[in-house]
Amino acid sequence: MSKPYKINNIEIEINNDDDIKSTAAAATKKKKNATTTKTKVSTKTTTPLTSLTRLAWTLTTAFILICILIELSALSSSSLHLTSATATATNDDDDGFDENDGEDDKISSDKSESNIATGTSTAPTTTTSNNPTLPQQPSSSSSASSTKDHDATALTDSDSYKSSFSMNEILQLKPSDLPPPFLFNDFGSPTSISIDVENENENEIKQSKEEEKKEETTTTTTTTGITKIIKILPGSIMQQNIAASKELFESKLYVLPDFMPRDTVKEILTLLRGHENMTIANGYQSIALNEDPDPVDAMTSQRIFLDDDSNNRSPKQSTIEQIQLRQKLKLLMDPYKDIMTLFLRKWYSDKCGKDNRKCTPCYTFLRRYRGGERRGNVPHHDSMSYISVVISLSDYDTEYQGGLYVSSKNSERNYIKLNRGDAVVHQWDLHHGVHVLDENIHGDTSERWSWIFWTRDSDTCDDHSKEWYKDCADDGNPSCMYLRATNEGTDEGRIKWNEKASNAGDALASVKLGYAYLKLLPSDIVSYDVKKAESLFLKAIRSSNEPDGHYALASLYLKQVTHQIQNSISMIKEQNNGDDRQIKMKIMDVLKKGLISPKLINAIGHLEEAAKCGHMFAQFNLGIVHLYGYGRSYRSGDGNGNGNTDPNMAGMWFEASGLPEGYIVKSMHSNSIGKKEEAESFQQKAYTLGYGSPWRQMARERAGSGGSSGAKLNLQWPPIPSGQIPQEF
Ligand SMILES: O=C(O)CCC(=O)C(=O)O
Ligand SMILES: [Fe+2]
Repeated sequence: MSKPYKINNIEIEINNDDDIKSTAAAATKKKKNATTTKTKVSTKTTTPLTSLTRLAWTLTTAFILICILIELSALSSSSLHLTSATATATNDDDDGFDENDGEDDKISSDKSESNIATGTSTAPTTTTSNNPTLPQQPSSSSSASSTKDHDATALTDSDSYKSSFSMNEILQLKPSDLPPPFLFNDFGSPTSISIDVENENENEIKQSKEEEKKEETTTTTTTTGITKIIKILPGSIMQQNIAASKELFESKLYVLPDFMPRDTVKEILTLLRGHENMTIANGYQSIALNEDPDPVDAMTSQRIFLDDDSNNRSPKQSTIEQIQLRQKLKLLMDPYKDIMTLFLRKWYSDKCGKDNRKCTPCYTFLRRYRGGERRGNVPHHDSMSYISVVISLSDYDTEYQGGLYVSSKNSERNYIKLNRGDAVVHQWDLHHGVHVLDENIHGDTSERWSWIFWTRDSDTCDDHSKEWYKDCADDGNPSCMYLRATNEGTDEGRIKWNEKASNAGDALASVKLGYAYLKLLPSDIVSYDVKKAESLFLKAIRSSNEPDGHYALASLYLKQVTHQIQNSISMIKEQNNGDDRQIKMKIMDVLKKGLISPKLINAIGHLEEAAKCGHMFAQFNLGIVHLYGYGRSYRSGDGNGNGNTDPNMAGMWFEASGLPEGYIVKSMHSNSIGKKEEAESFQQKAYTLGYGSPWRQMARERAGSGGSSGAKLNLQWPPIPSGQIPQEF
């Protein structure tokens, strides 16, 4: 229920009791600080009627009332270092089966590796925007040759990989400007292989054979058993590299069209959501998905493991109904898991077809993506899965748009058009991620289900991953070097391999090293060095337009602007000894200039570049930019600084971020403009994704932006002329 709430004489409306508590706590804390203040610059708290809506929105979201510039000298440079040190201490990723996935403590138990190594291993960039690809997407992305060309051109094209910005270049970008998904279409000639299905599977396969006959016969019976013909569309994509590199590495992927019959998919979907038809199911799901935080992005994981109960971390999973439901699913799905296993062992026979090192699915699970809820999976390597399989249970266009993409680097995405029953098979070296657009082609909420296998090159699921990256790292493959760093047991080893990867052109390795130099990732062997960090972030941008590089640079510049402002204020106070009026005027002047200082403008430019690539933290912070008026010349307007903000644009970016924090602020916006129903819906989305849960904030600190675990959502924005600073989430 909506309740009015008063903080520091400002009445705001908040929908949720928890919010009230946390807001009140924040206000009390800030108030405490304020009482110790010697010099105060008062903030207007009166509300001119003409801009009531805007102010309500601003205040509801900006309710941090550092209305008063407090004891600014206390916020000295040492506090900046302290922040870094604290961040370092909390940056403690899990390491897991997936490079970006830390749920499996059994598999990788060494949490002490969670510094620069696991930070690195935790996977490149973040997903999520309405339309996430870059404007400069290559025209024919994914073939080895076309991507090669693209890289070479882009590296010499300073306009497309920008590293500095002027005032007239920023603030125009809207989520709707981001281009639609670019489809991967560079497949080689189709081929097929036949699989002799073992007798033990015969009955189940026979059953599926009957279903397939209705569509297209891909199964034939022989005297010895059943032969299944598997159609294969081979594809490949360049790996991240430096243009100057002599040797170029590529990753392969194979699409198996119609691997699973549509009728079987229908039955599975009916079990999963009550009806195979998405519109009729209307978002309902009959299976309880895991509600634990996904270690990659610290949002509710929304998946369900089919094989091993210990991986299902939602208490609801233990109900009899849920267990029975999973058994029914397994009955339908296991035959296809078996066929896939036979296929993998034959197709990759040279790699994992022999002895006790046969390809074995060790984890299989379902993921659900839905517009307005979990929409994706940040770009990553499945660094702990020798071969991965994704089987789509949803149709492209009619049920979802976007979905699984492959990429050479985090700033580009090539989506694979997958329909119900289509499978994709790839090895750990393929860089990929998922982003489902909010709407399908009919303009309804998108929904995509996928069935994923993570396999190992071991009959008994032993972890041999250390072997996978070793030789190719020695051979100079940047992705292998980057992944190898995650397997190193010492700080020296991790730094060494990240440095090698960075030098060989792996942009994320550069960003990780940059964070290490800022002491935002723990490392004993690199010392605090801002210049070095900045040059590493720039290197990542120049080589790959790395979104996490842009974000890291924005974050560094904002810290520097804030620090500069704090220093100026300290000086003003010293030089105007006790003359409150003078002090107030001069401080106001400093804050106005701060809004448009070149570094701040640059920071916004970098946030926009990162946002174009789907960087969720950057998109959220663009919401902050438009809500508080950063990057715009201060116009006194109604006396409150209103008039140089754009709350609607802010709302769009908060929503586009797809973050629970973005949804909660969007909900406040909707509330403030009287759209109660919309407000409730966004609030619900925020909670579904983990907002207000006991784990979200801490898990987010560990996960960072997904791409980089040194990244923080709360950037150090300087105070605006009214004295406010954005609320921290
Ligand atoms: O859902 C998908 O299509 C892929 C998910 C994925 O990449 C993963 O879970 O590692
Ligand atoms: Fe993956």
